[in-house]
Amino acid sequence: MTRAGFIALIGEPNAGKSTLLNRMVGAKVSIVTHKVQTTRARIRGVAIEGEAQLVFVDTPGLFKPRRRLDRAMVAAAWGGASDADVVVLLVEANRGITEGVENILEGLGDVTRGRTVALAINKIDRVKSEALLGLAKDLNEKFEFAETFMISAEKGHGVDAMRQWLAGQLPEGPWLYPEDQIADLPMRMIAAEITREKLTLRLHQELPYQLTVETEQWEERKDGSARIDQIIYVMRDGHKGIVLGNKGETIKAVSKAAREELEEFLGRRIHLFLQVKVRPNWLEESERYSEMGLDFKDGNT
Ligand SMILES: Nc1nc2c(ncn2[C@@H]2O[C@H](COP(=O)(O)OP(=O)(O)OP(=O)(O)O)[C@@H](O)[C@H]2O)c(=O)[nH]1
Repeated sequence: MTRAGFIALIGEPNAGKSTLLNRMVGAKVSIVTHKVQTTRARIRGVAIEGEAQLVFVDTPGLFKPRRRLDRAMVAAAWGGASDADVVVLLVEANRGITEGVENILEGLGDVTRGRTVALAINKIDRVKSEALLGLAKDLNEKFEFAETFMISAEKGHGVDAMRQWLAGQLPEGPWLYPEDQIADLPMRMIAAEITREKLTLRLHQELPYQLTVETEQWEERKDGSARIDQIIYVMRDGHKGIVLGNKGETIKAVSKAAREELEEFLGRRIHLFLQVKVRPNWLEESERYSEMGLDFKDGNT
């Protein structure tokens, strides 16, 4: 029986989320650059464990928001946590229960209601084992974690056991990604995210709520350039007009801006082709996946 689901890694900045993710996922899908990982892509990687597919979603660092942008980032982080099937809170062994950790623990129950939440005490290579037990006890008194792991993401201690446990927590069901798509997933996803970002910048409030961008095709060309075909899916005919703009000027501007950024990011020439399509009959599931930046292809388009 296959299993698949989303796992959110949360924790204070510097807790070791990226390091753990790279350990969990391995080399196969960790080609996404750090910049993009932390600012854009919400899906950080896909790991396979036995018959389970683990999709890791990213959340920006959780901290006390001061500026408006910070608040938006924190809201996004909590959004990711509440969408996930399993949430893993990373706490630094050497720092213990900081004010930031307290803040996270306070909000944790509200956003993860009904979801499995595990605790991972990271950087255990930096402290003595006696201290660890005390910390684990204190944290478990503050929140009811389904499981507690003591790990060193950097050295790899405890990571395999944690991945196995996570796999067992995911719902039974088909994999979210076909195996052959996993390898180039990050690039396709980043490309889609870039276009989506340009649409957001251009349309502001006009941006249709339900809008997804999917990279349909990625063709490497002999001259070193690449052709990328993307489809912008909207829910209604009216939305299509908004995205196209008067005489197609919106889509043209978006396409130009996205292409330029892609060229800069990939360091080569890109031919970007955008198409707008109406896809009214989404399954509820597909909405969930597309919110998380996942392509959803099941023939229901
Ligand atoms: N000693 C030790 N250092 C670790 C361990 N895991 C991560 N680190 C270090 O901690 C620092 C932060 O790790 P990251 O993985 O970048 O942390 P992050 O949570 O992704 O940070 P943000 O992107 O700021 O949210 C890096 O210098 C890592 O090398 C560990 O198990 N032991």
